[in-house]
Order: sequence, then structure tokens, then C-alpha cells
Amino acid sequence: MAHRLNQLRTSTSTTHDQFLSSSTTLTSSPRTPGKKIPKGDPIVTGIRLRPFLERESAIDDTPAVQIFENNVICTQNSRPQIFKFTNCFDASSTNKYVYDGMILDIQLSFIDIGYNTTVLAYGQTASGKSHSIFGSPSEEGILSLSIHDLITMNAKNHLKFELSFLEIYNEKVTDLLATPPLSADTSNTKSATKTSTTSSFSKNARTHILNKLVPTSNSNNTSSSRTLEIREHPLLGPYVPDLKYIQVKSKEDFQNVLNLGNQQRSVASTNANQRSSRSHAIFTVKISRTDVPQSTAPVRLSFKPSTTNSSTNINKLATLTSSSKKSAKQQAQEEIDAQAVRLNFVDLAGSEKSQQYNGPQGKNDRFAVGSLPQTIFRLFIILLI
Ligand SMILES: Nc1ncnc2c1ncn2[C@@H]1O[C@H](COP(=O)(O)OP(=O)(O)OP(=O)(O)O)[C@@H](O)[C@H]1O
Repeated sequence: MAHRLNQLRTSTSTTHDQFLSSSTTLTSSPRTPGKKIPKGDPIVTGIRLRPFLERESAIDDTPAVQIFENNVICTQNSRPQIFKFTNCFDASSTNKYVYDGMILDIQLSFIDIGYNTTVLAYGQTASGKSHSIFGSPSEEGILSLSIHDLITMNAKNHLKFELSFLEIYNEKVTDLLATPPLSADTSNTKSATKTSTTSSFSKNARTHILNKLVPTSNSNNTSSSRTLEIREHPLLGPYVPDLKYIQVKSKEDFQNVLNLGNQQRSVASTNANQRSSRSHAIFTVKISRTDVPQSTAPVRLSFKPSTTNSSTNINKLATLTSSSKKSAKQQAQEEIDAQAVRLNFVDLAGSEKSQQYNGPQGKNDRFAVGSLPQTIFRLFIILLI
């Protein structure tokens, strides 16, 4: 893991503060200890220049960098500096172009062989990280393009998609899909609508979404329950207990989850812009098969449906593991989790300009660059599970 952390740091630091651009990194990690990483670099880096904003071009619209093939040439200094990336995208590139050119194929092949994969956007404030990952009202983001493809390719419903969305801010991990505290007048509705945290939910209304997200009996519905810890699991490694996963079956489901998470993210802050600029957001898609005996590891997550009997699931595993000290169902769920593949999308906090935020109100904010390593460390622990 340390090696991979170093790789990530090396990979991302090459772009640090160099350009008015965001960098997208795609990494994969084996989900089974000892499983070999496929040939080739498990980290692919891309750099994307964004167009000048109006306020910027009003001052000076001379580009400070140029793209030549897979190189970015920084022309600001008297001696030009050259940085090489796996992919370079100029300011005319759309999110779709970046997704098709850099992410689609690798993402699918890693999922197919059962590797966790992470798309990580890194760059200075306002370089376009959120725009790339989450998109804008006029342009779909990489996350949405990716999930739409996954759902479309799962026409036979043999894969199950569950989503989680968390934020790390001020060294705290917050579940953006957890239910916020309900007012007293809605508490009756709450107890009447208890449901599984992974149950699929359908359309529209925020109330309906929230009802579906009411925690199960083993978690409290308080604001503090939204702040999570990172723990070590004997089978799965580091994990975030009680992080909510919501199953989605359609693009509309996905959009609802994304809207809910974004809403919680901005509600959580008195100054949404500042907070979102300074927090890391991780959107995870957990993918597992529904149509193969989960006890026969390793299982490929191929987009081709299995020809084997599709009825085996938790209950079958429960029989197989009934002699265990743990409840059979619990162990079965763990085994299924162990065979799931995770696809993470990370919108990192802006990597600089902390001084400007560390004014009188900001000086106690432990997210400032001085403490960035701890925050990043938490982030990578979560990603590498
Ligand atoms: N490729 C692009 N095309 C058009 N507009 C863009 C593009 N990339 C970014 N922008 C615009 O630039 C501004 C800053 O982008 P964005 O919020 O995504 O930056 P960020 O890197 O996430 O910033 P922060 O670290 O502060 O959260 C936004 O107004 C966004 O709409």
C-alpha cells in the first residue's frame, strides 16, 4: 500500500501548481490480496486545460501552457518546462471526449478482471476538477457518463450497482447520503418507513428519497451519525462502517442519489463554495454479480451474464458458512462484499491558495495545506480498500 501511495503522490505531484488546469488520474488496485496487477502502468495520468473564464480573459488571455502530443509545455518561464502525461486534452475538449479518450476502456477492462479503480481529479482551485467529475447543467460529467454506460451495459441485470458518497472536510469523514436529522413531526413517518440501506429507490420527491434512506436499526439517526470513522476489517481491510450504499437500477436512480449527495454537501456548509473547494468528495460505485455462486472466488465481473444457475446468493452462502462463529448471514455478506469491485470518483480539494482562506476566520481550519497530508492519507486509505 505504501508503494501505491508513493506512486499516487509522484503521479499527482508532477502537475502541482503548474497549470491552470486539472489533472485526472486513473488508478487500479487489486481487491484480493496477492492478486497480480496486470502488465502496464496501473496509473494513467491525463492533463486537461480548461477555457479561460470571462474574468480571466478580461485581464489577459495569453495561454501560459501549450499542448504538443502527450506533452504540456509551460512557456511562462524564460526556459520552457515540459511535462509528459499519458493523455493531454486542450481547452476545447469536452467531458465526453476526456471520458472516451482516457477512462472508458480502462475502466471496463479493470472492472472485468476485478480490480478496484479510481478516477481522481487533482489541481489548483478553479482548475475544473468538479466540472470534470460532476459536470455542469449543460454538460454531463465523467461520473455520470461512466454510470450511464455501466447501467446500459447491464441490460440483463446480472450486475448490482450500489452507490456511496462521502466527503472529507476538516479531517472528518461525512456520509453525504445519510439522512439528516428529521424534525419531530416527521418522526412517526420515519419509524413507519424503515428499510434496508441498500434497497433500490425510485423517482422524484426528496421526501421519498429521504424516507428510503432512513437508517436501519443498527445506526442512529442523529447528525453525529453522519460523521464516520475509518476502521480495519479482518477480511476487507480498512473500511468506513455504516457508510450508506444505495442500490440503483436506472439512470434516474443514479441522478437522484447524486442530487441528494450534492444537496447534503451544500446544506452542510454555511459557505458552500468555500467548503466544496476545500473538501474531498468520493463517489463510489460498488459492483457485484447477482447471477453466480458467490462462494466460488474469484469471480469475474464480466458484462457477459453467467451461464450458471443464477439462484445462488446470500442464502446459499449462509448454508455453506453455518458452522462459523459469526452469523452465517453476516459472513455471507462479507464474502459477497469481498468479491465486489469498487469504482471511485474523487474530486480532490483545490491544492493551493490555502493562505487566502486562512484569514482570521479560517485560521483554525485544519484542512489548511499544513494538515493536507493527514487528510489525503485518510482519503487514500478509503480508496485503497
Ligand atoms: N472544461 C470547462 N469548460 C467550461 N467551463 C469550465 C471547464 N472547467 C471548469 N469550468 C468552469 O470553471 C469554474 C471552476 O471550475 P470547478 O468548480 O470545476 O473548479 P475546481 O477545480 O473544482 O475548483 P475547487 O478546487 O475550488 O473546487 C467553474 O465556473 C466551471 O464551470
